[in-house]
Amino acid sequence: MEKFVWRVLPLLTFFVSFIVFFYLQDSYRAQLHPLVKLTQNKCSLLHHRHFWITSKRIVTPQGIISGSVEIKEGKIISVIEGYGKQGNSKHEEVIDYGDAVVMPGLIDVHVHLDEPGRTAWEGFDTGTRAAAAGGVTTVVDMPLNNHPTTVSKETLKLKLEAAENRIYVDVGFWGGLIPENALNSSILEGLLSAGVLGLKSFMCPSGISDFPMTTIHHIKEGLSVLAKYRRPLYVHSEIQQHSKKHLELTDKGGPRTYLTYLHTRPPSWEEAAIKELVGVTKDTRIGGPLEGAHVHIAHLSDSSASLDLIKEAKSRGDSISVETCPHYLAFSAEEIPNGDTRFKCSPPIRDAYNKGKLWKAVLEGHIDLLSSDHSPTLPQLKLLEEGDFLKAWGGISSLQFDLPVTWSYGKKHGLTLEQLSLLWSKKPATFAGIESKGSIAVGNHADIVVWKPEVEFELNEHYPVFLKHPSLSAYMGRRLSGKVLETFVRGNLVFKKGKHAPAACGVPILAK
Ligand SMILES: NC(=O)N[C@H]1NC(=O)NC1=O
Ligand SMILES: [Zn+2]
Ligand SMILES: [Zn+2]
Repeated sequence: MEKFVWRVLPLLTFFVSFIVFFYLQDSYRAQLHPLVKLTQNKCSLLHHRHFWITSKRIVTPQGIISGSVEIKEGKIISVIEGYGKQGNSKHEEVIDYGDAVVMPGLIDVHVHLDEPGRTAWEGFDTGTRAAAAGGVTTVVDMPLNNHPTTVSKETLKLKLEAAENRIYVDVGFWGGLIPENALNSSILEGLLSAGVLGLKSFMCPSGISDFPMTTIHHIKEGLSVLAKYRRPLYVHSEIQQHSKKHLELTDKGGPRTYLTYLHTRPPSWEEAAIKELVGVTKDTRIGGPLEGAHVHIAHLSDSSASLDLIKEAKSRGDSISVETCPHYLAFSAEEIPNGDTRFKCSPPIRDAYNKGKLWKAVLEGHIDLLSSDHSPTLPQLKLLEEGDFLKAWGGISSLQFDLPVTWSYGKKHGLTLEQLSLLWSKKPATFAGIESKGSIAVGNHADIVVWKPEVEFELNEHYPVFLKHPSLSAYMGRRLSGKVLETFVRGNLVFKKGKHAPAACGVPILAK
C-alpha cells in the first residue's frame, strides 16, 4: 500500500499542479485581458483601431480634397476622394468632420523641453500636452537648456528616461555639438549611433554654461562625422560683432527700451555667421568632401544680406536649408512695448519692412520650413516687472500656438493651407529624416490635426493653455483665428475639446 502511495503521489502532485497552473493562468488572462485593453484605450480618446475620417477639406500632397482617410493600427491605409465615402471596409466607424480641415499634424523641429534638470522651465509632460493641444504631433527637442545638456550617449539616455511615459506626442532629439565632442569623434559617433536625429551648435554664447559655442573649425569637424551618418547640423547662426556705433546706440534708450536690445544684436551678426557657414557648405555638394552632411540655419530673422547668402549657396547646389519662426512673422520691433520682455529672443524681432520681406521669402519657398524655437524659462528670469531687455532671458514661449499664429498672420499675406502644411509638416519631416510622418499619404503614421481656420478666439486667461508658464507667452492677449478641434498621433486621439487622452503614449523617435 505504502509503495503504491509513493508511486502515485508524484503523479498526483504533477497532475494537480498542472490543473492549478492552467487555472491560474486562465484567471490571470481573464484579469489581464481587460487591463491590456484599458491601457490601449488610455492612449486614445477613441476606442477604434480601424476607422475612417471624412471631411470636405483634407490637405494631401496632391492638393485639398473632399474625401476620406482610412486609419488602421496607427497608419493611414487608404485615402479616397468623396466626402462621406468609404472604400471596401464599409463596416468601420466613420468620424465626420464636415468642413473642418484635416491636415497632417505639425512637426515642430525646434523645441526646448528643458528636462531633465530644468523641468521648472518646461517639461516633457507640459510641453507635449501643449503640443497636442496645438495640433503639433511631433516635436524635436533641443540639446540645451536641460541639465546636463545632451552632448553624449549617456546624456541622451537621461533624456530618454525622463521622457518615458510622459510624452503625449512623438519626440525626436537633437544632440549638441560643443568644442569638447567636436574634437573627439568617438563621443559624437556614440551620440549619433544612440539615435539623435542630427546635431545642434551655437556660433555665439548660448546662455547655458554647459553648452559652449563652437567656431567654424569645430563645425567642420562635426560635419565630417555627420556626413558619414547623413544627418544635419542645426546652427544658431549669429557671431558677436563689436562695433562702436552699436555700443553708442545701446547707451541711448536704457535697458527697458526694445530698440536698445535690437541694436545690441544687429543683422550683421547673422550675416557674419552665415558667411562662414556658406564657406563650408560648398563641400556638401554632390561629389564634395562633405557630401552627406547638411547645414540648417536656425531661426533666421534677417531677410536681407543673410537671406541672399543662403539663396546663393542653394543655387550653387550646397546642402543647406533655413527656417524662420512665427514670432518673426507676427511681430515687428516698432510695436514691442518698452519693458515687455516676453518679446525678447535672439536673434531679435526686427522692423516691419524686414518682416514683409521675410513673408515674401516664406511664400516664394526660399525659407524651407517653420519652427517655434519654444524656449521658456522661469517667470523671475524673464524679469517681467523690471522689464530689462538686456538682462532678461531670451526666448519665446509659443509651442501651442504654432498653427493659429502662422495662419492668422499668414492668411493676410496670401498663405494657403497647402503651403502651411508644407512649411509645418512635410519639409520638417524631410529635414529631420522622419519620412513616415508629415503628409496624409498611404503608409504614413496617422498624425493628424483637425481644425477650423475660420474660428476666431481670444488668447486670454480663460483660454486653456498647457504650457508650463502661460503668462510668459508673447501671444497672450492676441485675437487669433484657427481653432484646433482634435489631434491624432499614430491613430490615437490624444486631444479633443480641451482634454487629453488619459495616458501619455507618445514615443521617442530615434535615428537608425
Ligand atoms: N538657449 C536658448 O534657448 N536660446 C534661444 N532663445 C532664443 O531666443 N534664441 C535662442 O537661440
Ligand atoms: Zn538659437
Ligand atoms: Zn532654440
